[in-house]
Amino acid sequence: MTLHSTIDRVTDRIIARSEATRRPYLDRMEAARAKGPARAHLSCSGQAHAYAASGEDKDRLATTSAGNLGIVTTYNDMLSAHQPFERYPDLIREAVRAAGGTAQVAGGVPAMCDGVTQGEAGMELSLFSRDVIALAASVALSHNTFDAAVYLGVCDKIVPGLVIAAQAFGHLPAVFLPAGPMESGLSNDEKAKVRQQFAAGEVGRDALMAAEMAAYHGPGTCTFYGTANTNQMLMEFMGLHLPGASFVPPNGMLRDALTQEGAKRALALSALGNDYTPVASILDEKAFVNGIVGLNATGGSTNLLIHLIAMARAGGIILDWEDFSDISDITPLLARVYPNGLADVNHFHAAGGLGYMIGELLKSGHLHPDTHTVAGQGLEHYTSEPKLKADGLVWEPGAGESLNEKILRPASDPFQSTGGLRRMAGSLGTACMKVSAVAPEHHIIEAPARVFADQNEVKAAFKAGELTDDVIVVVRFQGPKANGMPELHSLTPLLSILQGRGQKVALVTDGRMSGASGKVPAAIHVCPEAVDGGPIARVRDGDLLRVDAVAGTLDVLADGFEDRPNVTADLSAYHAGTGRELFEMFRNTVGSATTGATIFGG
Ligand SMILES: O=C(O)[C@H](O)[C@@H](O)[C@H](O)[C@H](O)COP(=O)(O)O
Ligand code: SF4
Repeated sequence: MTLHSTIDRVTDRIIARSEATRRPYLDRMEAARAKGPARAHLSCSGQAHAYAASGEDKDRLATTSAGNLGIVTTYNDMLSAHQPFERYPDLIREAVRAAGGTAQVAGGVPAMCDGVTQGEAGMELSLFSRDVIALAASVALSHNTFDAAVYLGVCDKIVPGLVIAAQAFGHLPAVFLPAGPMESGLSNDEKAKVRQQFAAGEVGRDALMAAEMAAYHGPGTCTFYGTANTNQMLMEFMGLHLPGASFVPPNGMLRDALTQEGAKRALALSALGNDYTPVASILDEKAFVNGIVGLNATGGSTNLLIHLIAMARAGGIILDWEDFSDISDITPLLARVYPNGLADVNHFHAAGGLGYMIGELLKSGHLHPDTHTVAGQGLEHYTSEPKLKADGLVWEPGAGESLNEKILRPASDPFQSTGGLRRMAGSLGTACMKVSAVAPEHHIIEAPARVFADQNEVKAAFKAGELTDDVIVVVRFQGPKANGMPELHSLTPLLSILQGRGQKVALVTDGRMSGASGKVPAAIHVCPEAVDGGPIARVRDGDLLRVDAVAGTLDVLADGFEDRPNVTADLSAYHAGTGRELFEMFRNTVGSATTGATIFGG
C-alpha cells in the first residue's frame, strides 16, 4: 500500500525542521558508541565499586566482556500499574544470566500516580515529575557500566520521562517492559455515574468509596484509555515494546516470559553482538509520526500532545501541533475505548487490539512500514501476538479481523474519518480538545464565560448553585509557569452534571485534563498561558465565548477585548507545601505546552 501523501509530507517537514538538531544528536550518539563497551573504560576502583555487591555475577562482570544490562525501574506501591515491577529485577537477572550476560539495577526512579494526586497539591508536581524522571534515570545510567538498558515504566509522565533519558543514552539499545492492565472491575462508565450521583448529593461517601474500590481493585494499569495506556500504545507503534506486550495481564506466565524475553532482546541488540540497534536509530522521525498516527487512530490522551514533543526533542526531532493537526485530519478513528466509548483496554485487546489496528493502518498507508524496532526491521512485526507454547514464547499472526466492531473497526469503516484530537486557535490563543470523547451535539458551544483562578472555586460555585445557565467555565493561571499545569479532571463530574441538565457547557483552561476526561468539551493547554500574558488572562465574567471543535476555533466575542489590560494573580499559595517550594526553578524555566512544557530548553 502506498504511504498516504500527508504522512509523507508531514514526515519530510519534520525531517527538514529537525536537520539542525538531529544531526548533532546522532553524531553525539555515534561518538558514545565509538568509545566501545562501557565498563571497560572504568578505573579498577570504579569497576570494583560497581561489582562489589553483585554476588554470583561479580566474576563475569570483572573478567569477561559479557553484556551487562542496566535496569531502570519505577517500581513503587503507589501506582497499581507499577507495583508488579517489584519482581522484575530477579526475573531479569535469571534470564540474562542464562543467556550468558549480567544485569544490574542501575537505579530506581520516582513515579507519581495521577489518580492519587488528582485534585490535590501533588498534581502540581505531576508534569514536572516527567523531567525529574528523565534526570533521575540519567543519574542511574551515568554509572556507565551498561551495554543496553531496560526501562520499567507505564504511567503518564513515566514513559515520557524514561524515553527522554533513553535518548540521552541513545547509543544503548532500549527495551521498555510493561506490566499490563488490571483485570476489569466496575466499568469506567458505572464509576463515573456514581461520581456524578455523589457530586449531586444523591449518594453518600460510602457508596462512592465502594464504587472506586470496585473500579481500582488490583495490580496493573487502570483500564480506561488514559495517558498510561496511550503510552503503551505508543511503545508498540514506535517499536520499543516486544510486539503485543502492552495489554497482556500482569503477573502471569506469559507476562513473565515477555519480561525475560525483552531483557534478553535488549542485550542481543547491544554493540557487542551483530544486531546493534541503539534506541537513537529506532526513535527517528518516522517512529514519531507513527506514534502521532496511533494517538489519533485510538483517540489517545491529550497529554501526549505535550509529551511527544518533549520526547522527540530529546533526540533532536522538532514536532509541533500543526503536525498533530495535519495527521489528525487524515487519520481514521478505529477504536472506542473509555472515555471514547464504554469498552476498556482489556476488551480492546480481546477484540484484536494493537496488532489488528497496526495491520489495518499499515494496509491503509497511514503508517511508515520501514521503521527500526526492538523486534527487528519493519513495523509488520507488531501485527503479531505473543503466545506461550510448550517450548516457549512464540509470535503468531494477530486477529485478521476485529472481533468486536463496537470497539475496534477496520480502516475501511472507521468510527470517524478524522482523528480523536483537534487543535484549536483563535482570539483566546491555541488549544487542543479530545473530540472523540465528546458527543457531536457538544462540539460547538457558545455561552457566557465564568472565570476562576482555581478548580476548587469552580466546585464551590457549583455547590452554591451558581452554575445553572449555559456557561463556559474558564480556569486560568493553571499553566506550567503558574503552578505546574495540573490536570483539572476532578471537575469532570460536576461539568457532566451541568451538561446532563441540558445546559450548554464547556471548559477552557491553560491547564491540562486527564487522558480519562471526556464527555464535556474542554479546550485545554491554552497557550500563551495566563501568567505569560496570554489572552485567557483578559477574559471577564459574562464575556461571550465560542468553543468550536468543528471549525477548530476558540474565540472571545466581546468588543474591545484586545485593548483590555492583563489580569495578574497572586500565585503564592501554589508555591509552597507538598514540596512545591522545591520546584521554583522548574516553574521559572519550563517552556510552553506547544514546545513540550519541558525544563530542558526549547
Ligand atoms: O492522564 C491520565 O490518564 C490521568 O492522569 C490518569 O492517569 C489518572 O489516573 C486519572 O486521573 C485517574 O482517573 P480518575 O481520577 O477518574 O480515577
Ligand atoms: S493509570 Fe493513572 S491512576 Fe492508574 S496507576 Fe497509572 S497513574 Fe495511577
